[in-house]
Amino acid sequence: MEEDKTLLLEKQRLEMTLDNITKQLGEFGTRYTGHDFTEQMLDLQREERKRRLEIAVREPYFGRLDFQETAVDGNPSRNAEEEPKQLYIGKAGVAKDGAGGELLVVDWRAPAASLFYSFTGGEAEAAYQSPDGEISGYVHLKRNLMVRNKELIRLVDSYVRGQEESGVSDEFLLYRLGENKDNKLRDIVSTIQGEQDSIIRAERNKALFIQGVAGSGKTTVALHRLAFLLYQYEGSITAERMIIFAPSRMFLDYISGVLPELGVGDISQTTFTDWTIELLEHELKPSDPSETLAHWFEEKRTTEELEEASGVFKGSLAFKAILDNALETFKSGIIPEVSFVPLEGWELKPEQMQEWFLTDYGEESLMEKRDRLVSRIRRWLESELKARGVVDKKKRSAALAKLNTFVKRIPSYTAPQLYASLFKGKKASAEIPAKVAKATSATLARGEAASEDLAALAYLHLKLFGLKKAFDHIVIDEAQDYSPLQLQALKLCQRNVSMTVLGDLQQGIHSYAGISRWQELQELFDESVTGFFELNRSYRSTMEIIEFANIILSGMTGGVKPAVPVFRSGDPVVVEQTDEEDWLAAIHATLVEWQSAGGLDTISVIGRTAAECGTIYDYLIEREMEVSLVQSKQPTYGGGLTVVPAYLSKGLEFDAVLIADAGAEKYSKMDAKLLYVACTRALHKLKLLYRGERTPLLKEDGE
Ligand SMILES: Nc1ncnc2c1ncn2[C@@H]1O[C@H](COP(=O)(O)OP(=O)(O)OP(=O)(O)O)[C@@H](O)[C@H]1O
Repeated sequence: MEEDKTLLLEKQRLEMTLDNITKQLGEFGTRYTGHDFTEQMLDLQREERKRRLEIAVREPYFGRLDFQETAVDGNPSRNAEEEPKQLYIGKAGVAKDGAGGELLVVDWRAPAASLFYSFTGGEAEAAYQSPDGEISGYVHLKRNLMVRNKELIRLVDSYVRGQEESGVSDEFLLYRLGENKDNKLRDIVSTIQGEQDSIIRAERNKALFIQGVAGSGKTTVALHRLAFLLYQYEGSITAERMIIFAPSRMFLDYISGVLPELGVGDISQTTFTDWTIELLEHELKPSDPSETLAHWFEEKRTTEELEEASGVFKGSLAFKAILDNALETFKSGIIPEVSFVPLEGWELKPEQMQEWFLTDYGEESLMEKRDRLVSRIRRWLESELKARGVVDKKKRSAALAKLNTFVKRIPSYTAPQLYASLFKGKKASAEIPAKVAKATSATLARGEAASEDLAALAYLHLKLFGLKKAFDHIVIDEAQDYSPLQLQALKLCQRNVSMTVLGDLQQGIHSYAGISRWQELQELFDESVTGFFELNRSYRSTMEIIEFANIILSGMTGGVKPAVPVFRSGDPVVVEQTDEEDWLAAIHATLVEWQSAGGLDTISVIGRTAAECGTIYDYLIEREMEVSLVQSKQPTYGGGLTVVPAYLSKGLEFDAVLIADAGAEKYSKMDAKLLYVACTRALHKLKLLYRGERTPLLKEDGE
């Protein structure tokens, strides 16, 4: 009875809220198209409000928190005697009368809403930070409300003050995690967990490093953090000055739904490759990434090869020192050692040029200073010609010809030109191994930049030409694949440090280019501006899958803790041997079985190499299955049934995963991270087939 009444009251509250929002939406007139600036600004504000209402009308709120305020900054609150306030929390805040006043819905990013996420139950006072100081009080109710198509379809009280089991239960979270996934990552505003919330709301001027196990919500949390920063620092931080770096265009497509769902637009989302190539104004084109991937993943590589990879060297601080040296040599060689003598008896001394160069142009970049110096010399000549009354055309052109010759002695570089000079010719650096120098020169000569050269090129470009647009905030996803030099280049893009850098060392499959310890990146920043968070709970997969995947990494060192599952149980993981000749048929049979059982929207067959995936794909196509093959340059991810090489599956997730061949031939002990990545893509179902002997990674004792 009591339950029915609660439901009825909540339904009425929802109806009232929806009516009010619909009424407000109906009051918008046509847009202003005139030239009055104030009117234009007001029109933009109205549009923004309309956008928020349009988000709210779809699903006005997802939670309710009844909070009784007792104190502000330790002093008794004026409202202490009042009844608890009912805060309805949604994706977009809505005021009842449209402009200020009573809030119908509190924005999830508002200070008060933080309690909805951080409250862990219990009768004691709880508190949150607000612009007025710390607000403390009692939580009376925490309620999850699921609204779909304007109907209230589910209501779960996770905390009721005074009731027996007053710990906050995970029922609603489990319900959400049990849902299937499509081809896009989704927002998690209704179920953000406490440890995720503290990252989302962490202060702005920090380089935050987040080590999070597979499925711990790193990508999702980073996107929510951007939405939070825009809300919290409205006016001083803008979406146009935020940027997200992700590993591939396909991954960007996969995450592209989250920010619009959160009502955030205009944030650049790019890959480090695309960004650098644009920075270099397309002077070079990127090498085909599939060549690098094929080199490292299609054939077996040894540990020595990995350790000696030129990418590690080119991303190191030792390499940065070589670049800095080249920049210094360029800088100190800008002023010619001789005087400029345009005509007999006229002289512009190097000391004068040096003084102009060093003192006149403080903040400018090296190349700007160089160009200004050239202009200054030109102006000097013009004024000398005028002062000395030179009208004779011949004399004039002789002086100008001398100027042109002299200017050629003042070096000028683009980043690729300066970079190329390190590997070949008179200025080549002796510290670069001959093999690396030869290969790099050959790539650059083709007009290409290999992925391992991009960081250096970006760094040199920023040092030579400075920054055109500084970023208020930078997000770097899959940062374990970044080199110190890459991060150093991005650091040059900010006036004040504000970065969210996330990744998982256990998924560092590109160790020929990335890092093995977070300190390698952290030490680029002053300790006072760095923060480090760990996310150890995994939300993606069932307990069975996580426990299984943890075995794969059990032999690994590195100090990263194993993933802790949320208590969500599913089917056991299946490991099955198959004969060579039945292998493709076994893959096909599993897929047919899964598809006919239903309930799985996204299924992936994960292969070890692109070649293996091609074979599987052809076989499935011949059997008229609707399937797509994921390849390295693919711009989009379509969902459904896919065949994907393990190294391209990173970041994605599927309702069910079939590892095509987990044989010892395919995954040696060196491939633990790769197999771990592949297995942790699965949400609900995981099966591994293998031919011959099974990989040693799947045995607890590693034998
Ligand atoms: N608090 C949460 N509530 C509901 N779902 C969540 C929560 N946190 C994470 N998830 C879900 O878990 C899955 C994994 O999230 P995400 O891809 O952001 O994790 P990740 O740490 O970046 O993973 P990986 O490193 O394996 O790529 C997603 O489906 C996401 O929606």
